[in-house]
Amino acid sequence: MIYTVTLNPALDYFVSVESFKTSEVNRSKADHKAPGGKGINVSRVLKHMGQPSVALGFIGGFTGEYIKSTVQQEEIQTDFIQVEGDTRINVKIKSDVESELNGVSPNISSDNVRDLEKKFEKMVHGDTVILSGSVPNSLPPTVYQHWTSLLKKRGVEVFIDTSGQPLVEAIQAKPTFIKPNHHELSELVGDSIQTFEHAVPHVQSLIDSGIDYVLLTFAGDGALLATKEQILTANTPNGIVKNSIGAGDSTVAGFVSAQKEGMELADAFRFAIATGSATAFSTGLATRSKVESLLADIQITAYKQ
Ligand SMILES: Nc1ncnc2c1ncn2[C@@H]1O[C@H](COP(=O)(O)OP(=O)(O)OP(=O)(O)O)[C@@H](O)[C@H]1O
Ligand SMILES: O=P(O)(O)OC[C@@]1(O)O[C@H](CO)[C@@H](O)[C@@H]1O
Repeated sequence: MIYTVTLNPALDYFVSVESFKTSEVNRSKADHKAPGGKGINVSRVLKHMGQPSVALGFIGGFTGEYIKSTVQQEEIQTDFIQVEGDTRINVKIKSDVESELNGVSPNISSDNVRDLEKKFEKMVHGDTVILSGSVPNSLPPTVYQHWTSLLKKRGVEVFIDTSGQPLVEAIQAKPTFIKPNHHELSELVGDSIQTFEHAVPHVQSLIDSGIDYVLLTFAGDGALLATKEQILTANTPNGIVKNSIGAGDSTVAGFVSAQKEGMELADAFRFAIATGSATAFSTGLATRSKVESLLADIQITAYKQ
């Protein structure tokens, strides 16, 4: 089974504003809500790709209820832990540029953590766990590292999509897969990564440390996938970007989905990039037909040192 873990879900509130101005009353011309948080997005895109998953994580209050009921209506299995306090609301403003205001997590107690860890104890070889998004302030930044070690000992594949200190800590436990964007890699290695050439030595040392897959994305400027055996690069297809929120989560879902379908590495990489771009080119999250329409526009090439 595939499990997604969202420690810090969110009700995403999207507003479109003609020309957003600070220090003024701005009125939106359109808005909509969606259940969010990185792992939840991964579960939703997996569902669109035809892959079942179980969404785990912490939810609370009316916002938590909204997330749970919406995700369940989409026929995604959930096994959330109920916490005190309300799940945050993240505001996504689309104007001349995209701006985001992400809220803080409600408090997560040690009992809440124990309840989640009990669920990990039932996971077995062949399962995949995707640990995605920010870590609430009430938890240590080492949680992903701790759970990666614990899950790997159980034979579970661990995919991590996070940033900052939780990513620094998590890579010590050698997860199966990480998906930094070039800004996150730059922060991780203390260097400003702008090109594939510049990224390769850093990506190579992550692979040498024992991570199986590093998928590095550069938004609309391509991506690079490294394993112990090979380094591949991809272009991103051209299109009109309608919403880049959740594009990275879609890339992760695309890769996992392709692997579960048994695709070869290059095809799985192409599928992952198509899924990320399908979300970027849509108002909601990627659909399977949109992904398939983009596959032919993505060329995968072996990287030459
Ligand atoms: N301008 C774009 N054109 C085409 N595809 C895009 C564009 N921006 C993002 N994507 C798609 O989304 C994927 C992830 O983008 P990005 O590198 O911005 O990751 P991210 O920062 O994790 O994403 P997110 O915006 O969800 O946080 C890219 O690999 C690509 O497939
Ligand atoms: O604050 P975090 O956990 O880093 O990111 C949360 C978030 O911005 O990520 C998703 C898009 O990737 C959104 O659904 C959600 O609001």
